Amino acid sequence: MGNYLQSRSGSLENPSFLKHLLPNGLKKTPIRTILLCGLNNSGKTTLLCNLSTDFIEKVGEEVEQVSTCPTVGVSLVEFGQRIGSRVNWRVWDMSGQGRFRNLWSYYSGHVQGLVYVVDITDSDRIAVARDELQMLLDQPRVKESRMPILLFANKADMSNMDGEEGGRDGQGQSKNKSLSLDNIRLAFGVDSLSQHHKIKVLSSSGLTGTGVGEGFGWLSEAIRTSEKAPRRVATN
Ligand SMILES: Nc1nc2c(ncn2[C@@H]2O[C@H](COP(=O)(O)OP(=O)(O)OP(=O)(O)O)[C@@H](O)[C@H]2O)c(=O)[nH]1
Ligand SMILES: [Mg+2]
Repeated sequence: MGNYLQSRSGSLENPSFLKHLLPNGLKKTPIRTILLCGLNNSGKTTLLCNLSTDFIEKVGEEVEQVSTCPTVGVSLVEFGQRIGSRVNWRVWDMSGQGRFRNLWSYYSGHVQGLVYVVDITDSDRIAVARDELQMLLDQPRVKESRMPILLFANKADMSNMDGEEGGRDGQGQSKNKSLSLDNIRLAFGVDSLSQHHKIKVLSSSGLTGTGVGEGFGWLSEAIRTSEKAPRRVATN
């Protein structure tokens, strides 16, 4: 019997195979608490509304369009999602309006990861978007924990990469001003940020679902691995 167990598990002291025998209900589902930030109208709430397993499996297909209102202050959204392994998400969906942005820093002290949404058609405000992110990254807790960052280059469905002209989003912005992924990487200094944070830049669309599942899958794993890594001791 011992030999049988050892050959299956490698070691009786570490019977890792047992977890496969436990009913699902006995496994603890990890909770990921994250902050969802970005300028107003970047598409944060739309991304969140569409973030369900069903939706993600339908990437690329025609999906029902959600309509959102500008977020006032902050809204907490919780949902369970299956991305490889089951994860429960607890998301602070922040308002991107100027008068509420000071809330971002406060909430950043209570989360494990950051999703920052940038509207690729909003090139006029790209410097503002970068400065606001930088302010967040200067927060002690964000710095000390080297918080993982998922940066969505959002509204990819409006990209002019395919050379199409025209097309307007809910706010009437035209397609032909959209920024490429390389533009976004440069504007945010992603190479430099990656020295301190795990950071991923992904094209996304809250309307078609592009990139959303992949992004949250990456973030879940990045949080898991950064929590396993040895912590820096705060020195204040
Ligand atoms: N084309 C296109 N439009 C989008 C996309 N995501 C959001 N929108 C539109 O952009 C507008 C703003 O979307 P919201 O999700 O409310 O933006 P938000 O970032 O939550 O805004 P605040 O709550 O004010 O910070 C709406 O008209 C959406 O329909 C997208 O991926 N593609
Ligand atoms: Mg919103």
